[in-house]
Amino acid sequence: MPKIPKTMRKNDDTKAAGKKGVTKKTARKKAAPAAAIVKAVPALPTEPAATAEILDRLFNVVVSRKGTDPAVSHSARLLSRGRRKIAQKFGEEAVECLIEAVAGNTEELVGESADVLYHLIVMWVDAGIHPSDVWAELTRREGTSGIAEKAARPRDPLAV
Ligand SMILES: N=c1c2ncn([C@@H]3O[C@H](COP(=O)(O)OP(=O)(O)OP(=O)(O)O)[C@@H](O)[C@H]3O)c2ncn1[C@@H]1O[C@H](COP(=O)(O)O)[C@@H](O)[C@H]1O
Repeated sequence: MPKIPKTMRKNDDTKAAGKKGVTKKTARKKAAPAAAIVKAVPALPTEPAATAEILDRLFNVVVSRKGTDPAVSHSARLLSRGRRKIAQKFGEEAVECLIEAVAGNTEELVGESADVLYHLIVMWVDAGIHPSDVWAELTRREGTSGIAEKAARPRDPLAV
């Protein structure tokens, strides 16, 4: 068990002893055990947080796989097979995703969504698109309802 510094022990005793009817002796008994004090220190994160920032990290990984050994990297293999194959794989994953959505399979939908995002990123890498281009477009659209956007579109004069 790690040693608790003397000053820390003293402070705990003093705080508890400050309460009415608590002697220094009972306060020492009531003071938090050393293990509890140690546990109260928040642990340093060992893994990155599961947030949308993974998309930027994944993009960088896929970029770094470009031109590497297709036998070792799935991204390298996909990129070496060309745009049509990449687009086809993205389409397949999107269809699998919508099948799970329609079937109401929530857990499977999560997995298929991750497949879609991975294959979309491979498609961006192949097409020379940076995620920040897409984030900028989403930010530009932020706050504008699709209903309002559609209504503001110029009308086709030939439409009946
Ligand atoms: N997120 C993914 C990810 N999602 C799905 N996949 C792979 O995508 C493949 C899809 O399987 P399919 O059988 O549908 O595809 P396929 O083998 O091309 O099949 P064919 O159409 O050719 O028959 C599987 O091998 C999955 O493991 C992924 N492969 C990699 N990543 C990420 O990409 C990073 C880099 O991976 P590598 O490029 O392999 O080093 C990894 O660390 C991961 O973070």
